[in-house]
Amino acid sequence: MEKLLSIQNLRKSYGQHEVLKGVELKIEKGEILGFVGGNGAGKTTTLNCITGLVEQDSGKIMINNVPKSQSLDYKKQFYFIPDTIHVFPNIAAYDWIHFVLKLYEKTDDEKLQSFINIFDMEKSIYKPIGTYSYGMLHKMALITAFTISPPILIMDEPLNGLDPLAVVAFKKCMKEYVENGGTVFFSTHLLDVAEKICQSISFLKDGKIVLHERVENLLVDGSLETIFMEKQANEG
Ligand SMILES: Nc1ncnc2c1ncn2[C@@H]1O[C@H](COP(=O)(O)OP(=O)(O)OP(=O)(O)O)[C@@H](O)[C@H]1O
Repeated sequence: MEKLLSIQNLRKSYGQHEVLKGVELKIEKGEILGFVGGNGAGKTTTLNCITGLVEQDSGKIMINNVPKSQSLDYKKQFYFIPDTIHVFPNIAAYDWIHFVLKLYEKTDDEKLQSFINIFDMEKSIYKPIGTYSYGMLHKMALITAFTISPPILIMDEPLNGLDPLAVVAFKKCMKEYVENGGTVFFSTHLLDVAEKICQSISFLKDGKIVLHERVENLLVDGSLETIFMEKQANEG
């Protein structure tokens, strides 16, 4: 299988606190990979290193054969939805989305409108972002992401704050995106959801990946919840 994202020996410390101690990860093209681990394990730090919000101390990261050092080209390979979305509050969501689409050279109004409809945002898309709830901000980011349809979509706990209708829309859009050649990497604590929508799971503990396996192989030994509990308790 073709590797879409690869991470070699990723290390990151905050002061004396060594958070990432040599993370190794490969994501195949067309895969939905769930990133799990306890609170403070370093999932967000890993995603921030991949997406350039944080500079790693060492390690090599490539997306679609483009190294992170090739900044502009590299940034066009992914779209990142962080857990906390910071955008200028006075801009209308529609204008902000257009601005981002231009950066990615992906201005397709028809496609954009279809995702606005799918996420039920027709009435609020022209309102200032500062008036948005947490869930609405995430819907705006998902509309942007699926309209851009980059080689890989990276998300930090994307299901947080979504109402049940938005969760259904999210799953539908993600399925279509992957069927059309997209790849997804997202962190989550919702193991029952991960079990249903991910092809593979990576488990981060003590600064390293302690498990990377296809979901169908993991489920032979029980639910993801059981496996999570065992890994959290046993592995060093
Ligand atoms: N900017 C920072 N400065 C200092 N320490 C930080 C910083 N960001 C994160 N950390 C620490 O790094 C560790 C990993 O944090 P991170 O947010 O990456 O974990 P996580 O796996 O995403 O956690 P959660 O599941 O709770 O969201 C934690 O101990 C956290 O306190």
